[in-house]
Amino acid sequence: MKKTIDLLDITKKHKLYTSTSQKVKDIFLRKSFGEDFYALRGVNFEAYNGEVVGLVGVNGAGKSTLSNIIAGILPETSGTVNVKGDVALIAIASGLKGNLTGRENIELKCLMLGFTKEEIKALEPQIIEFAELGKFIDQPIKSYSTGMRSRLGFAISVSIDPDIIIIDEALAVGDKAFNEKAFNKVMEFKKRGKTILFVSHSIKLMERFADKILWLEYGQVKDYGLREDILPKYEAFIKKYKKMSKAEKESYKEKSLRQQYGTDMFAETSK
Ligand SMILES: Nc1ncnc2c1ncn2[C@@H]1O[C@H](COP(=O)(O)OP(=O)(O)OP(=O)(O)O)[C@@H](O)[C@H]1O
Repeated sequence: MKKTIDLLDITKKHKLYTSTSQKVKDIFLRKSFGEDFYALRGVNFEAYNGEVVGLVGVNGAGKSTLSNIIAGILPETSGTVNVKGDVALIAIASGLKGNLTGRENIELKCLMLGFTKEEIKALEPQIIEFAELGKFIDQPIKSYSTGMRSRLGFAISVSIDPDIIIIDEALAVGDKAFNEKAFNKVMEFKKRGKTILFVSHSIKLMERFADKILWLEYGQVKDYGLREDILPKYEAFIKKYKKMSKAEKESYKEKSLRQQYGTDMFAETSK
């Protein structure tokens, strides 16, 4: 098996400001007035060709941040990203332009990916057919439903035949028939040795799709391994988590972050 994704000690840091003046001071005085927040901290992860890896974790765990870093859309703050091949990210808001028609969006996305006009013309019919948009293909996509946009984003991404494909919740909005077609396409990609990263809150989809599970918790890897080893543990956790009150969830988050940052960090920030 060939390693296609290799992430070493990835950190993504954001600055959190409590006021605009803090941000302005930060930019002009080149000193740090904002508070550091780690969307990812020390993440190590590797994936191989022919694998479907499910990315799970509660809201804010860092799933989209990690997906965007692998796709090259977001720069990491530190660490090493090694990705072999072209990556396509399919997300519900996957960079489609609302004022352009479906057809224009296909052309724009393919041009940005380096396809020639002739190659795009050859690809276009199969994208339109896969997306099942019919005459709507010449309408501005701001008139599309979320499901229609998701179908178009999915169709474009699979037609460009990437080596690594990341699906971020995009299958949660389509209709049943389309999701089945999308599932078959993902399985065909897997057979052809591509790596698929699949982000979802659905345990059912994870059971169906994933070979491995990467469980993130507030920016860190909680667990990574074979689906049959990790998913039951995650499912048991999520059942308990869903029953927690808002205050209990907050206190769970604080406890988890305290373990990561150490108690000193919290003493500093609460001053
Ligand atoms: N630009 C930003 N500035 C500050 N914080 C950010 C920024 N982008 C993301 N975050 C924070 O980073 C953390 C991880 O966010 P991310 O969207 O990656 O989580 P997620 O697991 O995909 O969540 P969800 O399941 O809700 O989509 C969150 O606490 C989020 O608020």
